[in-house]
Amino acid sequence: MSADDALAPTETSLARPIERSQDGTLRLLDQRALPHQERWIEVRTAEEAVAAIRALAVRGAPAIGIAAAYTIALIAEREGVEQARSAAHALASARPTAVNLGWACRRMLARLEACAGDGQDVASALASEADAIAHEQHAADRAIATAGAELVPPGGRLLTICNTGALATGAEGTALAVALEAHRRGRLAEVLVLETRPLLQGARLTTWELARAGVPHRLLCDSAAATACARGLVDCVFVGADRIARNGDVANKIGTYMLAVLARHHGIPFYVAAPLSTFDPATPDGRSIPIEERAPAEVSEFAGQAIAPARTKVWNPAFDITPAALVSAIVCERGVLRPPLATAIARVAGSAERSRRAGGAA
Ligand SMILES: CSC[C@@H](O)[C@@H](O)C(=O)COP(=O)(O)O
Repeated sequence: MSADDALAPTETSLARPIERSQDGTLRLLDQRALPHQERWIEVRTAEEAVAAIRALAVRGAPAIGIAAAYTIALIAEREGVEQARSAAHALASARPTAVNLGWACRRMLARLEACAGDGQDVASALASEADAIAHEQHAADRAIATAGAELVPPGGRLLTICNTGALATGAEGTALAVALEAHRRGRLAEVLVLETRPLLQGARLTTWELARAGVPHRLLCDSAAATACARGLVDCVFVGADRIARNGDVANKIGTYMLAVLARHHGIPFYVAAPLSTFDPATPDGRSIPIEERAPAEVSEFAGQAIAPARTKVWNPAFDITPAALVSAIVCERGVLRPPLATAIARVAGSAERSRRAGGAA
């Protein structure tokens, strides 16, 4: 068995949202069409990749970083070094909150500059770098699943929001990989899936992944979360992250903060599962994390139909900040980080910072 085989997901039920075709084109499973249609889109240019990331055809913090990395490699192969350099800059700012995107682009740029300076074959070096980022995500997801499953009490009911599965990382997932692993070990009773307004990543994607994996689950509207906690239906909350600041504040899908407050009120552990590429030691706290605000129509319309009077003003932040004080633990590939989170993060962030420095500045 090769090293790659050892890292590959063993479950054939796992979705593979990012593929490269023989001609080098990047293929993305269009997550906007799920669960009704498994439709693929082809990406040939940086503009197409930026548009796919912004439209959430590919989404989830690690997955958009990997899609960007493969796009940069593709552009280097097809259009040359200068175009790959400008693609990296354009892709880095396609969405602002998930730090994995900028991290992956900086890492690709650093490899590009190092190879260009040495007169090496930049295109093949960038293809290997993109593969390395994807393979590291497999290893991180496996480690997170293993460590996180231990936190699920036997017979546990796990509440989650958004989609943090294979679709969101290109590997096994983070919080959802914990649920899958707990199920494999026979210690999970069910997953309670929040629908995740307004784009329904929970209702459309997480249920789709859990059904494929044969994991028992029920779908709840977001506003049922408090009642689920009050009725004793939730033993632990597991969520993903788009960025974790130096002090342990966590940016994740809008609605996550609400769950952390609920969990604290009801004495339920609130866990965040994320790879080190989601840690941002350069950002001191949650107030410094840029929060993406998306189109009003995502809230004022449903499936293309207006649900609010014309000209209703809308506020549509895509993410929120959960203060570190509400987080019971963060599960990463280095294990379970317990409070005080700032201290625990400083301990593991050395390695995150080293790989970040290896990535240079975009
Ligand atoms: C492992 S994915 C972690 C996060 O990226 C996820 O929880 C999330 O908030 C995704 O938001 P999205 O807007 O769907 O990209």
